Amino acid sequence: MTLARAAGNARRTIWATGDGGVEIIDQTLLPHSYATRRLGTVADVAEAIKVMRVRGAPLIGATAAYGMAIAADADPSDAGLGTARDTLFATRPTAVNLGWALTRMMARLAGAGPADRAALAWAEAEAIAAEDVALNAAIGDHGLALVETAYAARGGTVNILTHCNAGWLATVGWGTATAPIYKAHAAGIPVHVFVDETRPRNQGASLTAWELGEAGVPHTLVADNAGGHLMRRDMVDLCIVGTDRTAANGDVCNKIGTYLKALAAHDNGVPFYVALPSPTLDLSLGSGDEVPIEERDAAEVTELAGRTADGRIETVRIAPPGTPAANPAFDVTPARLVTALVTERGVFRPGELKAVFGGTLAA
Ligand SMILES: CSC[C@@H](O)[C@@H](O)C(=O)COP(=O)(O)O
Repeated sequence: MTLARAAGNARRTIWATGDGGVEIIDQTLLPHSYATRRLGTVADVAEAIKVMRVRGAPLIGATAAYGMAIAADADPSDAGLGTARDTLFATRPTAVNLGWALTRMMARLAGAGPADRAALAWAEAEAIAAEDVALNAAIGDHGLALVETAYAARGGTVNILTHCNAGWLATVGWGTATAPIYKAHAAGIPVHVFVDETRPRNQGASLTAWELGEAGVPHTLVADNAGGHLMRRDMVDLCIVGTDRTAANGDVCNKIGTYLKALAAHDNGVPFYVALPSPTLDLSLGSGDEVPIEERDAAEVTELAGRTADGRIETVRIAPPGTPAANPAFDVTPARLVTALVTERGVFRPGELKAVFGGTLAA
């Protein structure tokens, strides 16, 4: 099935099936095949987040919310919900949307009796998913103005560099970093995207390249190390990335390698934008140094998976047997390297975050 078929689900990456489960796009199979997968138990949901069948901060949050609805169907007691919450919270540590969604679900269900909880939980999960689509659409509208400014300055195709996948696959719909790109493309502004491959899991090569291709947005896949060279050659008008957790001082935690792109952008006077919906803000953290960084399996670094010429999916080793490898999955870009944050409420400097969002978000 292609994106055109997925668009039949209003371009959503997760949807309730109406029979006590949800359907997701299994992102571990992309770009080689598009398949959906049913999640019908809390264990299914936890596994899907952990092995990254669903990934990207907003989608992790929405999936966990549906996981709580599945839990409320099975055992709506306080103990049952508490166990489900703990199981889901333990899946991945860095994206704050996970804890945010679980806290919101628990708060919604706390005041209700067990008999009412399942219906409330499905409605709340649905609200979280629908809100995500709306927040990202608003990010797209605000970010579009930045692309328009770059277009006016360049007088031709706007070249945008992005890292990892902060696209519609990383959210319920639109994407964060890609929302302005999709809106610009739809508005007839010529855009071209440099897609970082994003080792070690290659979310750029396998997911961003796939979804931009499906949407007809011109793009070029580049090795992670190419960004600095492209920026020095004036081949990048702006960078835009997503984030898994942004601290109160505007430090941005995102996929490993983001920091190096921000350094290169700073050195070359290229604007470095970070797109985020407010559930990705963690105003309880004074700085990015406090963000828990996920350490993943070293095999993701020492091995590569791909499709052979005859269509088989194979994993091959690229390092000598027994090579020690480290795999920090995220890094922190200091606020001083971030030109602006593109949010659903507008475009702000990192230092403005607390004033804009502090009154309305739990700190
Ligand atoms: C809108 S998604 C923002 C981030 O979650 C994204 O940039 C990212 O780093 C995803 O990491 P992943 O490890 O694939 O879940």
